[in-house]
Amino acid sequence: MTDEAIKLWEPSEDRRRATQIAAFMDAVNARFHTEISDYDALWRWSVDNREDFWEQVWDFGGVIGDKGTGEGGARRLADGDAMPGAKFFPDARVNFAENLLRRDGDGDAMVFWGEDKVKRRLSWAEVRASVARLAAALKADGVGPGDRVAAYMPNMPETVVGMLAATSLGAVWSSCSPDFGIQGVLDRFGQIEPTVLIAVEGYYYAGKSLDIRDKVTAVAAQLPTVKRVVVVPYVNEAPDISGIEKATLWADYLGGGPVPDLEFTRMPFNDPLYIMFSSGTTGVPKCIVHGIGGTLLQHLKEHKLQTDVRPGDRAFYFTTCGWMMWNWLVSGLAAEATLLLYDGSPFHPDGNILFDYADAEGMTLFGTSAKYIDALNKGGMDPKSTHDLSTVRTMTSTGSPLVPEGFDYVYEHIKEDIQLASISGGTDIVSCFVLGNPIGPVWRGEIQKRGLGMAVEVWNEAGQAVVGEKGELVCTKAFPCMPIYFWNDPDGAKFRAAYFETWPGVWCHGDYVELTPRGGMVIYGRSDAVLNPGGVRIGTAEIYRQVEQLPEVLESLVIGQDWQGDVRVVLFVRLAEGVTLDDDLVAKIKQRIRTGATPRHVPAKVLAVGDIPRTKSGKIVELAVRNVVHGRPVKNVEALANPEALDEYRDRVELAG
Ligand SMILES: CC(=O)CC(=O)O
Repeated sequence: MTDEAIKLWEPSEDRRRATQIAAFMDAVNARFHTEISDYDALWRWSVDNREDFWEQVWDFGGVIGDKGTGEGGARRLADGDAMPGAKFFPDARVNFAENLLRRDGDGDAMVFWGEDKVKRRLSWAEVRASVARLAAALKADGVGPGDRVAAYMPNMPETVVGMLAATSLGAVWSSCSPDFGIQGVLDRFGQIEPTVLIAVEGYYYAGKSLDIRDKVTAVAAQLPTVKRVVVVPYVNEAPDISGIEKATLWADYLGGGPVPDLEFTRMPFNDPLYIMFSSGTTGVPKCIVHGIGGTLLQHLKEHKLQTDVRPGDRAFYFTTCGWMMWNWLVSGLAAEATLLLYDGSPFHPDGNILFDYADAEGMTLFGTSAKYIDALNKGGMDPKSTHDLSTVRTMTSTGSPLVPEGFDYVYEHIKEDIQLASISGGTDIVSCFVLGNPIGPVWRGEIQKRGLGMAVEVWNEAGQAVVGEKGELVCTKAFPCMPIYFWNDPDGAKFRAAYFETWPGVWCHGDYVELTPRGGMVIYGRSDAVLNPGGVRIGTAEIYRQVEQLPEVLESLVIGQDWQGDVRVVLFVRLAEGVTLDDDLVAKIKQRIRTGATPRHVPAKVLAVGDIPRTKSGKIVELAVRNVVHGRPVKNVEALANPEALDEYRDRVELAG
């Protein structure tokens, strides 16, 4: 970091004392006779004493289950030095849904807003009853431990109920959002062979209703393992589903009469829970399988200790169920929080809806993306003056690095007294490597801390740990939420190739980052997108950070183009309405980059585009653009939200000379 460290926020002493991480620290000190009094000491203890730490998370998180009784007590970690290969709690048995459904009664378990069209709430008792009914129906259809239940669903209560019902039986859950095309769904679910498919008939986006019955029909017809398609009416109360093979409406499937007993099949801790998919722009998506106990422990830790989600809190994340933040959010039930679900455009109808939701429902955690914060900033929104937001204690941001100016915006225009936690990890670990610390300061432009129990370091090319220098984000010790394996990868070759090829026995995440002297992290972009002009490594976010501060530029994407035996930096910009890319603007962009970064960062070419291609979870796809520019094929365009945007990058005359 070239900037001087600026402290933007710090919790008051009262707030610090009231956090769950403070209570956890007290519990550790009492049990292990330690004298830990700050985050860094707790982190050090957690990575040096992984067995004690993760067992303490189990106990503090009130995990319902059986730790198992190996020789000499419950085994907490077997083959702890093997990565991959280590197994946490190898004899334990747990049920995921049992841990999420620990509450009952009239209080809200979930609130749902489908843009401005639908508002609903479900109590804990209602959710338990629906889960019991659906689980009984799934069981009657033969669904049992290890079987896959797949969902082609919006982020709505029935999706959560579906996951809870499936996992109550020990089945494995996988989901895609309804904006996926037929091929995108088949590329994913075709590999994992689900027994039951749950789907909506339509959904809302940006004020429009979209009918997806044709897509569901085509998907169902091409998934031969699917015995039943359960259709959830969303846009229409009673949709005609006669065209969909093996289809039953949700209410008919759940049935009436007395609610069956809710039963939970306890499964081995390291059995599969979720199958997630890599974004897949480099081939058919990889099917990343996450374990039951590892996901549960990690999410309990991240919610309770790193995000301070408390019983009775009201937790929100802007996500679809095609992104891992959906799985992360839903685990908030285990922390006894109410889930505030939202589906649709975050800007419909007037840009305020998420803040309206926060005020109407007493939101305590406002989870969003850096892109959303940037868009609010560019749009001149000032929620601080239009909304109360007094209940919101924490805001989290992910998806791409949050730039320092994004931090400023949150404190100046959203709320002053808020823990702003930029967080990062991803689908590979269904959680975070680096994230929030509720008892410490927020420094401008920095992710607060490395996650507890995560032996994260930054390594230079020689494999040495460095601080204050850019390098690769690695994790040097096994952790419970590593994937248990990849689907259809019997010898583990794909799994090892994905994370352990650079340094055997060390997880290399593929993020180009810097650990600061304060123990914070700055992310400069994906390692495989690093630009290398003249052999100098430049993270793409270093350029975005500069250029996207200009009011003329809404968004940008940068790549390295192979050129005359070297690499030249090519910057694509999406401009604000009415702005054209003339020589003056190009000069202004270059000047901003030169002064804000270095002359080496200045692009050789700056080109205007109408759109920036992105995945369905909103990540810009630098590698796909790099392939298009070099005339190479782009694999699996189905993973993109706007594949047509790639056309503009093909055969650009400006890049031929
Ligand atoms: C936590 C994350 O890292 C989420 C993401 O960006 O995919």
